[in-house]
Amino acid sequence: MENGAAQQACADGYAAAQLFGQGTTYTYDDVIFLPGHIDFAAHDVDLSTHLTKKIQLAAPIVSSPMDTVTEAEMAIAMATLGGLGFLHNNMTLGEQLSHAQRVKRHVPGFVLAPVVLGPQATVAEYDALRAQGSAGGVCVTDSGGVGGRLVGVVAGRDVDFVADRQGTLLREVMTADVEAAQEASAEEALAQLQRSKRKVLPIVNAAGELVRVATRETSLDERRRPRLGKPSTDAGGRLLVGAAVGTRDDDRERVDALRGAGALDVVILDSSQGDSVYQLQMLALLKRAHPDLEVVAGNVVTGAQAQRLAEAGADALRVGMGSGSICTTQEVCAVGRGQAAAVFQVSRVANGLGVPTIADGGIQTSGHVVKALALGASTVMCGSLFAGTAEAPGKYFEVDGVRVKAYRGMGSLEAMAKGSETRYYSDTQALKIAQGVAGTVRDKGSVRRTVPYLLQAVRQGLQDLGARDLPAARAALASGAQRVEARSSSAQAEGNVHDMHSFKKVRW
Ligand SMILES: NC(=O)C1=CN([C@@H]2O[C@H](COP(=O)(O)OP(=O)(O)OC[C@H]3O[C@@H](n4cnc5c(N)ncnc54)[C@H](O)[C@@H]3O)[C@@H](O)[C@H]2O)C=CC1
Ligand SMILES: O=c1[nH]c(=O)c2[nH+]cn([C@@H]3O[C@H](COP(=O)(O)O)[C@@H](O)[C@H]3O)c2[nH]1
Ligand SMILES: [K+]
Repeated sequence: MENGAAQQACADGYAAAQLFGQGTTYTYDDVIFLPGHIDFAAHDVDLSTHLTKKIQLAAPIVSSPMDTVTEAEMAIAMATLGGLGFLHNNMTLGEQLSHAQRVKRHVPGFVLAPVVLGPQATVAEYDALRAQGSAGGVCVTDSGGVGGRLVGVVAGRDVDFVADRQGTLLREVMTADVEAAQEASAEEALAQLQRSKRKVLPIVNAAGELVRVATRETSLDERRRPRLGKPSTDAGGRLLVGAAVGTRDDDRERVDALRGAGALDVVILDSSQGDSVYQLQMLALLKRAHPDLEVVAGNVVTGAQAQRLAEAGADALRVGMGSGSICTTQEVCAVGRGQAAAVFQVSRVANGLGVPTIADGGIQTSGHVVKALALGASTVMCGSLFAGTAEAPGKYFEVDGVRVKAYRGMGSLEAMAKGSETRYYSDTQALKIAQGVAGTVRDKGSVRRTVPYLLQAVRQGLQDLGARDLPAARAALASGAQRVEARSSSAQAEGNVHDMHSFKKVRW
């Protein structure tokens, strides 16, 4: 028998279209993929993808526009890792703009938010910074901030023996003869720090003004970081940044302002139900006003919703209704879909129209990422996976001895109270209905550590499927060559750890 015919005779399992066409809605955990043939190494799997029609990413992962997930620091980390962060919009336009500009100004390998003081600051002020853990070597500029003329650097040894901490000014103790570099790259900065054996290297422009700061710590950190592929950057080499907006009149002004400042590459029309006249109108207006801006519409979970928004010009579709860890939409509104079914059905239609999809919500493991991508999504969007990381907004605190950060739905009463109530609380609507919960998640460390491991696990999953890259996975799905099955509840139990007296799940 020929190879193809032999394969056909042995084929079992179902094509995805068969499985998802039977009247049951399926979540990621409800389905399992049958393995394919491997003729390449896991590290050869190429995860590069399209976020939107025009934007390509090296890593198929983005952070959710939620006020406990994505502000500047997360967006910087995600873009540096080859993904992208979407700034939330539960803040004023001025705040959102300032976060977007911070992302655009950041150069990977340098200090995220350098601590800078003025020459008139006291040693006591320096001490206060050191107590917060943020000082080592502090740059001193005439303005007391980045952009001012560099006049000195203060380190521990300059102030260790100062008795009058309140009365001594930094200009009296700082090292004024500073070794600085002019517009150095991250590699050049590291080399210079190595040569000089110093801890801090200020980077200045031709006028001697402080532009950014390299430290031994951040430079080494950058070098130790596993290489994932290239950071996500625009034509000018600046990190890519996205932002969420609503569909009200003032949201158009938000987009105009962000775009006008050159601080917006892609915008998400943020809604639980994107198949509305509001989104169609907003899409049309934005496409007319900013033809080069990539616009993500959604959320959607059906082929019909996808078709309407794709035909209206959406550059990508965000998929998911009620699947998020903090979502109560399905419970409150009785509308939504199992996330595996939603990703498959929306991607089938959207991909056919040349529109990439973003699988949003419900991602708990690397296996869920593999499933989302193998079901046709081009990227995954994560909230809970990234909440509780060092880069997420908010401070850590302790609950029953566990270090946690807050994580909440954007439709929770708490988040609405902060400012998003206009979306739920239109003029005629007097009652607020929560569609999400507020709570905490454990400290998860840095996304800079989590994401590389997560993506390596995804590469291994795609290798098991026999898919060298995402287009190959999508082609196998569309042709029916990729076989899939539903898991009974005992199959799910069997697929998890069982019959152990005790164990610790260490993922990486
Ligand atoms: N993915 C999901 O399953 C869910 C996500 N969420 C998140 O919660 C947040 C809020 O979501 P939504 O409540 O769906 O926000 P939304 O802004 O789309 O809708 C809020 C209310 O305002 C109405 N509305 C929107 N634009 C309007 C306009 N121009 N004129 C008049 N009325 C208008 C909508 O029809 C709706 O009743 C988002 O961050 C969303 O991502 C909330 C629930 C579910
Ligand atoms: O029903 C909801 N009520 C909410 O208050 C809410 N807030 C966010 N989201 C959606 O959940 C996604 C994040 O989900 P995960 O934590 O599972 O990654 C996000 O990306 C959103 O799509 C909400 N859904
Ligand atoms: K849920």
